[in-house]
Amino acid sequence: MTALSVQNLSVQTEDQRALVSDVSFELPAGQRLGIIGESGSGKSLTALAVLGLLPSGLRASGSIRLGDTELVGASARTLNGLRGSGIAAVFQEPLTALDPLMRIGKQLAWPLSHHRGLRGDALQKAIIEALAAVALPNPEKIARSYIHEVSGGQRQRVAIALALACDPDILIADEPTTALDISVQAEILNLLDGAVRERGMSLLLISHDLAVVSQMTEQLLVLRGGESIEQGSTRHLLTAPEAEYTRLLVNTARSLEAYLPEVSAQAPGSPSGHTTPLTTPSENQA
Ligand SMILES: Nc1ncnc2c1ncn2[C@@H]1O[C@H](COP(=O)(O)OP(=O)(O)OP(=O)(O)O)[C@@H](O)[C@H]1O
Repeated sequence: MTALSVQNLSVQTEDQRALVSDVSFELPAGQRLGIIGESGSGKSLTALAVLGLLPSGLRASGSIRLGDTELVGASARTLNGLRGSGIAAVFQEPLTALDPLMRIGKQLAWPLSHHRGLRGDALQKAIIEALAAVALPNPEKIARSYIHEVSGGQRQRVAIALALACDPDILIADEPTTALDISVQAEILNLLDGAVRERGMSLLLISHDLAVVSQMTEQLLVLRGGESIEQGSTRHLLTAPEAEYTRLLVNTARSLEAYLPEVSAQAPGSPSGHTTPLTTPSENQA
């Protein structure tokens, strides 16, 4: 079953400039699709179009179907109903989704009460469970905190808890680890990986980092200049890319991976370089 079907999606400015052109992809239920491409290639606009959150002045055309519902041209009411339980998102900068003036527990209370009808003690319990589910230490204390009182990695965990609060069918993660320290990146990817697997969600993961998408996704879509360059299984694109641009991305990522140990070897006593190897989920499990 297809969870999300995007056909001939284009995003244009008011003066008809195409920022995304004729992009199509399908995300089967329970599967993971990565969107990769250089800065400005249209990754975020594609995600925002799917979420119905394009900035004012930009217009989507084509078709975006979430199950049986067409999202292009859908009413604000339809889109609001789908956001949260149908589709939820985590962005690069957790503060995008979080309110600096509201305690973390209160921010979680809204989706939990609105979508799941929880009140009173059941709501309090669900808030603590939602924070514990993203491995936040001392969730009771975190619930009472404001967002500036927790670390960057913890903020992203809170943003993930917020996105997961309504058990969405599809999670869109747009550069979820790009703003984080390298040591925290792997923890957040592990958290997303576990959450997607345990809940049977579909994942649309957007990143400029081929190592990140390749270890998290089964299918890849390569964008450049707002156009689809190539798509297929992650394994196939890593081992036998057909488009010259995909080959360039893969070769660059592989040469960086090969270069890091050399740098470490040349600088004895320096901490060993951390790198995410270019593997696919099935290779990780092997
Ligand atoms: N509100 C806007 N108005 C006009 N152009 C925009 C707007 N938002 C984005 N763009 C342009 O659309 C193109 C695609 O942007 P998008 O943010 O989707 O790229 P991206 O692949 O996500 O890049 P990055 O990795 O840097 O976030 C870019 O050229 C960008 O400058």
